[in-house]
Amino acid sequence: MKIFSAEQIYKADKATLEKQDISSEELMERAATQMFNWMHVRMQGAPVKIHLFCGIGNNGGDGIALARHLFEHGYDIAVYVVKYSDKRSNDFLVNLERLKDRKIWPVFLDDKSDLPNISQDDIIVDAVFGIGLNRTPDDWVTKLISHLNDSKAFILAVDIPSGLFTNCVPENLDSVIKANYVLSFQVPKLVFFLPQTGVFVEQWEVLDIGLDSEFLMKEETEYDLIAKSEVLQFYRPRTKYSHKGTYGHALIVGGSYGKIGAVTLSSKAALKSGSGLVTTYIPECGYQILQTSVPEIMVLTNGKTSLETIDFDIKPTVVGIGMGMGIGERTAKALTEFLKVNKLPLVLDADALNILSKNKESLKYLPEESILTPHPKELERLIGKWKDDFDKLKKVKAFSKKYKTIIIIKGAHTITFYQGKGYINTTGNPGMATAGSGDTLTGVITGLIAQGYTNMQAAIFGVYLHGKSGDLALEKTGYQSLVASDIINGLGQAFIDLFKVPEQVSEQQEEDKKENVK
Ligand SMILES: NC(=O)C1=CN([C@@H]2O[C@H](COP(=O)(O)OP(=O)(O)OC[C@H]3O[C@@H](n4cnc5c(N)ncnc54)[C@H](OP(=O)(O)O)[C@@H]3O)[C@@H](O)[C@H]2O)[C@@H](O)CC1
Ligand SMILES: Nc1ncnc2c1ncn2[C@@H]1O[C@H](COP(=O)(O)OP(=O)(O)O)[C@@H](O)[C@H]1O
Ligand SMILES: [K+]
Repeated sequence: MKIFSAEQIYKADKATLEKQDISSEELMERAATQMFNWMHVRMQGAPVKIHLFCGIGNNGGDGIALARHLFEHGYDIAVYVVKYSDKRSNDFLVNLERLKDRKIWPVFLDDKSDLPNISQDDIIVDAVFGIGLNRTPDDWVTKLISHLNDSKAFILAVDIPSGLFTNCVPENLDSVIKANYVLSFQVPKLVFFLPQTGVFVEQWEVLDIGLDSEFLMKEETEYDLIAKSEVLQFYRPRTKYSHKGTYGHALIVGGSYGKIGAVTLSSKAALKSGSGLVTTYIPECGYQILQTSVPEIMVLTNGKTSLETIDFDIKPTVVGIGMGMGIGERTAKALTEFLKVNKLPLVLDADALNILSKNKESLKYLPEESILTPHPKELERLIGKWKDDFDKLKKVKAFSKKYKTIIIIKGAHTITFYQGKGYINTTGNPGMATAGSGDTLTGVITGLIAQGYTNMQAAIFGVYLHGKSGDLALEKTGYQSLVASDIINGLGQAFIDLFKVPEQVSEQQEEDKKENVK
């Protein structure tokens, strides 16, 4: 699914009005009707007080139109107009008149008004600001927003939580609505998926308001959201007369005394994601551990307790390198010397990244489309400190362009970056914030490249599968007991799940499942 910028959404809006020959007020009515249906199906006329806080732009107009539908179906509503500006959008005014025609008189709030009473059992509809927010709200609006957040009432945000910008992180986080649920028109917004702003969106769902499909299809976006339908197209079926040689040979390099587990996890993950053969290149101290714990894997050794050189006679398809490797002088030198001569596709993780961060000149030896999989701290070592999430994305984009690498920014909603475009993952859960889960990801991606997936496909698909496997494992383990080995063991189910009944876009169901686990 594409993630459009605010400018693109306004363009889509315009294209829709022209192509479908409808007025903007009709489009607003579609949006309001969709929201009403969404609420009505769930509330079934329940006598809960619904407070609708509406701005004076089109987001406010959506809220006012929704209020009319709720009133007509007998809901107990209170409507407030938040007068943060003297301007009024036309469609807001049209809908305000319609509301007044029905003898509903909103409470007009300004900097002198008292804060309204809200009980924690009420529902708040947040239609104060939408994607048109372009400056920090006034102090009194911030106070109102904090008051709504403090009320503990369920907050349903229209399009985007008020106070969130679409292209930067707000300076004052008190000015942002903490939405329990966001009904986002047609497309999700990038800020739903970034750590600093995503926390304001507990759950979200897209409402189809019939924006021009041709425009949506043709328009290129800087970010895509990756779910099952996006990765299914990459899937490479196995053929009847294939043999293990058909599925490549993954070489996993790393490990040091006390950190043989890291390479063990990566190697096993490479195997379990379908690599025909897997060899692990480790110091001698890991030999028995590897051979005993994963008999399917071949082992090469070098150095006693850490790697001293990296050279081998075998001809692997791809190399995954760095897990538990250490950053000792000899090992660092071994990595640099290896990079100078290496021509194989690379997946670099952990200490390989830490060594490169200290020897940035060695980055030039990376083959094009090498995959780097840093966690936040490793990323900071590579690209330097960032001011906020948007600054981070800018820096990653520049880095990935400069070195022609694929960078996977790991975390909740892992983002894979290449050639200026970001692919945002939708699978995974906080249970995966556990030792070794990153090592597992490196193994999965390396295993996919071994089988013939392109580096980009392997990165995007690998991140998806890894997260999906974590989600499936979660159902049996709960958050706290999920460990990296559970992710490896769940990989089979993650592949099988690809061909289960199509996802009925179930962010909601997925969230419910995770809720049940809590
Ligand atoms: N295609 C779609 O998806 C559809 C979208 N629709 C809806 O439209 C919404 C966008 O509406 P919108 O453009 O009118 O902007 P909105 O967010 O209501 O802000 C209003 C104005 O406030 C101003 N302003 C900004 N910041 C401010 C501040 N801090 N303090 C004070 N004032 C401030 C600024 O005006 P300015 O003063 O800068 O001229 C701004 O224009 C969208 O989120 C969705 O709900 C649907 O109706 C149907 C189809
Ligand atoms: N809150 C979270 N939600 C989803 N995925 C997560 C979350 N926290 C961590 N992960 C995933 O777990 C992995 C952690 O990687 P990393 O920190 O490198 O672990 P390690 O170094 O222990 O192997 C990444 O793939 C990351 O995306
Ligand atoms: K809003």
